[in-house]
Amino acid sequence: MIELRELTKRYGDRVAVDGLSVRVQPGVVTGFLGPNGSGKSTTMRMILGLNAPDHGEALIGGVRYSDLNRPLRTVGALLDAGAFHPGRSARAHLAALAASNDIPGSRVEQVLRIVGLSDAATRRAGTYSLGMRQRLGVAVALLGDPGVLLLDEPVNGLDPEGIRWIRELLRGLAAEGRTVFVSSHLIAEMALTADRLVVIGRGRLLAETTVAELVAAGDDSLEDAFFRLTSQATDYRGVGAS
Ligand SMILES: Nc1ncnc2c1ncn2[C@@H]1O[C@H](COP(=O)(O)OP(=O)(O)OP(=O)(O)O)[C@@H](O)[C@H]1O
Repeated sequence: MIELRELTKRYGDRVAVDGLSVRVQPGVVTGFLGPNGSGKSTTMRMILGLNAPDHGEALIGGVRYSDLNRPLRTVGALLDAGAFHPGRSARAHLAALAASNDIPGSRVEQVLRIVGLSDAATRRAGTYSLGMRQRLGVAVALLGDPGVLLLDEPVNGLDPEGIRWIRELLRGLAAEGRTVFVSSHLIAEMALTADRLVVIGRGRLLAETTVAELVAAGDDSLEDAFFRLTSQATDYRGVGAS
């Protein structure tokens, strides 16, 4: 489980994340929705100890990321699909990570198979398409067989096959009892992928509910529900969008 307690982050006089308290449960896919700049990435970075909160805390299984013994074995993350050494092969990249995290080398071949990169494993990551880089990022997240997965916009730039692949993978990982927390701009995609939703606007919690309950609240679609919830929480919406 991921637990956020009054999580708060300021950049100068702008509050990026504002007293966010949420529990993300295991066994289901939880979608993390919010307009651009609402604080999703900042929240994920704080969960992963990459940004320090100004107030509150983020706990993974009751423990802060910085206090985890073997972080890759507890939580896997996909934040930036481009972040690989372009001259290294996928296999070399995964093998180096496994070695430095006490993960058996045999796990490298397993995750390559799971993400469908076995045949391309010796190619330099710099030659990979966006979809292949995304798959390599997922392989890194799965390397330690973690019980908690955090993915920031995993379907960005993917083709329909890649989107379906991510959707089925995430649902399968949740069905195994893992905690899966995934941010996205694609509301229709979240309707297909997520069981629960956390919606934020200007860093604040707007809704924490199931997809079914949110749509049942009198809206025609999840998209309508999203616009209703976030209508007061963006700085930039034009007249045609709500
Ligand atoms: N390093 C930083 N320095 C200053 N301001 C920042 C920094 N990182 C984020 N912000 C600001 O914090 C707010 C939240 O940004 P964040 O990237 O977390 O939102 P987001 O919901 O992930 O947005 P998007 O959907 O566009 O990716 C924004 O106003 C952003 O400009």
